Amino acid sequence: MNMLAIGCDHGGYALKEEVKKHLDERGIEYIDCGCNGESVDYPVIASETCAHITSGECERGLLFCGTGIGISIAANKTPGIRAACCSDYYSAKYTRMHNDANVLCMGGRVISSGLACELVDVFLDTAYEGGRHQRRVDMLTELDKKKQ
Ligand SMILES: O=C(CO)[C@H](O)[C@H](O)COP(=O)(O)O
Repeated sequence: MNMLAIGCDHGGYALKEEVKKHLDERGIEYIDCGCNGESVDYPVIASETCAHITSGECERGLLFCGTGIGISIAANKTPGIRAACCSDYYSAKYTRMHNDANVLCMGGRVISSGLACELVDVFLDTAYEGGRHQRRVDMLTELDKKKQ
């Protein structure tokens, strides 16, 4: 895994810190785009974190807010970002295999740190399947272009 971009609002801060320890143990490098526990607005953090991915500096991203939902909605406003809010193992695996998701979003007020680390592992370690899914991912890219 190449560099990750990670970010959170105050609702996801504690979970992000737990996941950072797990990434450190796995030797995975990341750029932490904040916050540091202070109250912030998740669209700002999502946009700043996703910019590191669309620039090519980072391969994928992890985002955290209270539910994981607001920050995933915000992340998906950036063209080229396919962000998935997940709270179960199957979704975190299949959003890589079928959607080629490049950002995993999780809720610090929803899931435990143990489950979050399991989701991170399967998200980072699962390859995109391509094949029939590429046609659909290409359609997502076209939708991005229409918005620009
Ligand atoms: O989950 C979130 C967005 O989806 C936010 O973390 C949540 O809305 C923040 O709420 P508050 O300002 O009351 O802590």
